[in-house]
Formats: sequence, structure tokens, C-alpha cells
Amino acid sequence: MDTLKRLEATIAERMSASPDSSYVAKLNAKGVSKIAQKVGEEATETVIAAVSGSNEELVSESADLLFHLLVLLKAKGVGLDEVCAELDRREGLSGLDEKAQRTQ
Ligand SMILES: N=c1c2ncn([C@@H]3O[C@H](COP(=O)(O)OP(=O)(O)OP(=O)(O)O)[C@@H](O)[C@H]3O)c2ncn1[C@@H]1O[C@H](COP(=O)(O)O)[C@@H](O)[C@H]1O
Repeated sequence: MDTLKRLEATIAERMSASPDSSYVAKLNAKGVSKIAQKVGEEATETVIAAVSGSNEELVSESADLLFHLLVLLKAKGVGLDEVCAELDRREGLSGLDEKAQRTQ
């Protein structure tokens, strides 16, 4: 998590850099649709690596996917903490489901 938080901060800082010197700034300048398209491409490459690639390829594609997802979230003004809060909420809900099942 520290890694993702650090990367989120780096991405925020690079958003307003020169597109000539920063991949994040260059991608951001192309707009949300292009960033979303990159997330889709990286997701597909991750799926292909999982189904027919090595675990090394899966790790590499997963890193590309997480990176581009963080760029997309930043471009949309959504914080990683909001996504984590949603995951925490679901974890709580699934705990409640388990408790409900145990008392049935
Ligand atoms: N983690 C990454 C990272 N992962 C992947 N990439 C870039 O993502 C691009 C994706 O490659 P592709 O082959 O899919 O796409 P492409 O053909 O280069 O580009 P498109 O024309 O398809 O858009 C490559 O150019 C990679 O260099 C990244 N670029 C930057 N980061 C991090 O972001 C930080 C800031 O980077 P800058 O904005 O470049 O300073 C860096 O310090 C890193 O920590």
C-alpha cells in the first residue's frame, strides 16, 4: 500500500509537468478517454499474461495496469483512499454476511 500511495503522490506531482519530460503529463494531456483506453489495454495484457504467459509477465503487466489505473483515478479526481475505503466497507459487509450465515 505504501508503494501505491507513493506512486499516487508522484503521479499527482507529474500531472502538471512538461509532456516532453513526463509520460504521466503526456498521457494526461490526451484526456480521460485516452487514459481509460490505456487502462483497458493494460487490463487485456494482464489477462493474456495470466492465461498464457509466465508469472513474470503477469507481474509486469499488473504493474502497468495499476500504474495506469492510478493515472485514471487522478485524472478523474478520485483518491486511492476512496477506493480503499470502498474495499474496507465491502470487507466489513462480507464479515457481516459471514456472521449472518453463522447465526442461521
Ligand atoms: N510506473 C510507471 C510506468 N509504468 C509504465 N510506464 C510507461 O507506460 C508506457 C506504456 O507503454 P506502452 O508500450 O503500453 O505504450 P506506449 O506505446 O509507450 O504509449 P501509447 O502511445 O500507447 O500511449 C511506457 O512508456 C512506460 O514507460 C510508466 N511510466 C511512469 N511510471 C511511474 O511514474 C513516474 C513518473 O513518470 P514520468 O511522468 O515519466 O516522470 C515514474 O517515476 C514511475 O514511477
